[in-house]
Amino acid sequence: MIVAPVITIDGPSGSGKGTIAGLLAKQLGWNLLDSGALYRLLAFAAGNHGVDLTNEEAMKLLAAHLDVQFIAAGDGHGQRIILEGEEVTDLIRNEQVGAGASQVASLSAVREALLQRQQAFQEMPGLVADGRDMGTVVFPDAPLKIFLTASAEERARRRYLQLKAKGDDVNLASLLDEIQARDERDTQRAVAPLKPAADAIQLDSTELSIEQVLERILSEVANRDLAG
Ligand SMILES: Nc1ncnc2c1ncn2[C@@H]1O[C@H](COP(=O)(O)OP(=O)(O)O)[C@@H](O)[C@H]1O
Ligand SMILES: Nc1ccn([C@H]2C[C@H](O)[C@@H](COP(=O)(O)OP(=O)(O)O)O2)c(=O)n1
Repeated sequence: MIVAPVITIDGPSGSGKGTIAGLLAKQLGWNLLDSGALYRLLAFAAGNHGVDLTNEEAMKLLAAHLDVQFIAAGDGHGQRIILEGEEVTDLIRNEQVGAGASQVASLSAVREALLQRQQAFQEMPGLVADGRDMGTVVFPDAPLKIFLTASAEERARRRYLQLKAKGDDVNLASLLDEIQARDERDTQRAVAPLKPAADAIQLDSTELSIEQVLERILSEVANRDLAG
């Protein structure tokens, strides 16, 4: 059986994972898994259903039955996300939902319930998967693993510009605090913490443009002859 190749992109909030994963998947014509969106959706759904984020049993059930569809956007950029029939693409992209996602992501029963759902995205001709544990837990055999970082200040600055462009009322200092709190929780948790896989290529994007990061990764794809 031919196994579809996977490129994993892990790293902290604002390092550029989602942007790079989307561009890479588009360029290669591969499938895309935004694993963080699953944790965000779960936190959002918990809010809708009045479920306490710390209630592991209830969150596990919600994770197992999460009714979500990812639909490739018509312009080839990104994807639309539908939760229980309602479009939530933009609604899940704020720091409040991000913090809730980070909280539910520390529950091992939740991670277990989402594991197979994530692995099912590995289909031909290939998959680009971004998150925190793509290279360490979900796709440990991936032939190319990237660990993307940037300084916390640069990541907060990027998030600030991104949210401001969306029209959100944001504050740079509190975004930096929130990003650092999320880094702390994601790296310190007992289960599947954010850390580079032993065989990951570490890429610091603080001083790099999106195009430069993409170029570096594409050269690794070519080195490994992954794109066929
Ligand atoms: N290398 C880069 N240089 C400058 N801005 C970047 C870079 N990578 C991503 N960005 C911008 O930073 C913001 C956050 O990127 P995103 O892909 O959402 O990060 P993540 O998925 O890691 O949280 C986006 O607005 C994106 O356009
Ligand atoms: N594979 C993953 C993806 C996300 N998470 C958790 C931890 C993160 O703080 C939240 C939100 O992830 P997401 O990638 O959407 O967040 P950022 O875009 O990096 O800000 O979910 C995780 O534990 N494992």
